[in-house]
Amino acid sequence: MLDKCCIEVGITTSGASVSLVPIQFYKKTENLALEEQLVIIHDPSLEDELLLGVIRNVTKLEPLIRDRVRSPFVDRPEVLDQTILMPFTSAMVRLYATLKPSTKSVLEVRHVPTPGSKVFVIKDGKFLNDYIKSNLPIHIGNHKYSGWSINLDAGFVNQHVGVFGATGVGKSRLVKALIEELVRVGKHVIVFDHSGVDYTPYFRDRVITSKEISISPPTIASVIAEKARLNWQTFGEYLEVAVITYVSGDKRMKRQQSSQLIDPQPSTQASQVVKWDKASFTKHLVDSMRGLGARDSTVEKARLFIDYFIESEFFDELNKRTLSPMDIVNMALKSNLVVIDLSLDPELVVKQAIVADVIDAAWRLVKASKAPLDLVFVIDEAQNYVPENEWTICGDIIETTAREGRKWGLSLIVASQRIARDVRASIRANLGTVFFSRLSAQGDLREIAAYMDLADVSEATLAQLGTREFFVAGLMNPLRRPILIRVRDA
Ligand SMILES: Nc1ncnc2c1ncn2[C@@H]1O[C@H](COP(=O)(O)OP(=O)(O)OP(=O)(O)O)[C@@H](O)[C@H]1O
Repeated sequence: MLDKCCIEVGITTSGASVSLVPIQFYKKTENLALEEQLVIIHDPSLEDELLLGVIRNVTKLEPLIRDRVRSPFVDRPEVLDQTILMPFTSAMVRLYATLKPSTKSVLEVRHVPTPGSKVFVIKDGKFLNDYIKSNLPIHIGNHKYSGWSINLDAGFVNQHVGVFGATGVGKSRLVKALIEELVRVGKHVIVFDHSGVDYTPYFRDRVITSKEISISPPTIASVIAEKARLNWQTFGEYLEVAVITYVSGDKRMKRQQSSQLIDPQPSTQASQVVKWDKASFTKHLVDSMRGLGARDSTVEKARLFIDYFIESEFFDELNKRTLSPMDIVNMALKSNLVVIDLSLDPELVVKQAIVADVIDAAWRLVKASKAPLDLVFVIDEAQNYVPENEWTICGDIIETTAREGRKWGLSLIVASQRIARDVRASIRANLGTVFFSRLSAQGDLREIAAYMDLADVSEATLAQLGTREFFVAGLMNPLRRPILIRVRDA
């Protein structure tokens, strides 16, 4: 097997442990000494065991002109005869697993390879899928060097997924590939497309524009507070009461009574949905606040700020929102995929409100049916929805999903450029799988390492990654430790 798929490149040297094995390369194969190559170590003393690992810390060494040892050649390089030098390449192999050829199975690493064992770089990783299997396999890319199409396990999406990388590295394309694969294996996916350019153009027949989706009264109250810059502590309760009574008919009843005075015809409109309108809502709010005993100055501030900060179109457009968040959830459950194009709602608070209400509808459904749903929410540009140290309308429901969604089959895929700051700590600590590439901030790698085994992947390695190159680490990766993949065409 090794002859067919691998190239012998060197031997192990002394000082190995079960996790790290120093190796040296043969002169003729030094060009294969590349970080993140997959290797097999064959120790003849280990029967029916091959060790699978990854090359890290490739180093060039030379015994005559050594680091930290003064040599006369440094001052007299002209006397240096290149033919007497013996440069060589060494590296560390981070061991990931033991392969058992007789049973085509994978075990943890138990034995330290004997110095002198042969090291093989895997040139064609197809055979690895005979050993490394997943319950619900999906493919979003191949290992950069061996071409191994790693079987990721979609079953672990319910422990949530994070995708992180600097701008332009290909996060959205990776997420797109992930969506396609999840749908292929029967998961139901709702994508919140923040800018309308990352997913909407690719799934045209599954797109709903957010302007069609209604917003629930408590969320409308939050949006009004945010837009009008009315602080929630003082105005939240008044706004909630006013919005709920406005939509639930208190206002409708008043209207009907007054219209009956002019037109005594019995109304057939009793069950009609209330019409939103800035002037009548503001009047209703003022009446309602007065009824609740608010101070004149508080009432006046609410009236003034709503008048100044919220344009009439906001209220007019509430009337056009006819699809309920529950409709969206049901559509996703029936057709497997719904992409919500949020770009026509330019205001962030409204986008957040839609996200909050759709996820909330899914929670209502699981609570009512007491059965898990198998529904995945994709939140790209996560810094707009769950930033650290900043309250957002949808932050709490997303956090609840990260913490408790697993039991109910409610999963998250969050993507953003940064990890810390862009994503609440409680959410990122609940990400079971992380894809990461070149990162835009120092320290972000440490952040991931705090809750995931990164097996010595360094910032220096990340800095060299090109577009579409991502490490996949965590539960969806059957090896659990980072493997460098090149995302497929997406
Ligand atoms: N898997 C892929 N297949 C084809 N092209 C890709 C792939 N990944 C990245 N690209 C190319 O790189 C560009 C940037 O990718 P993408 O928009 O996914 O980056 P991003 O990390 O989401 O960027 P941003 O953070 O700015 O949104 C794409 O427009 C495309 O040209």
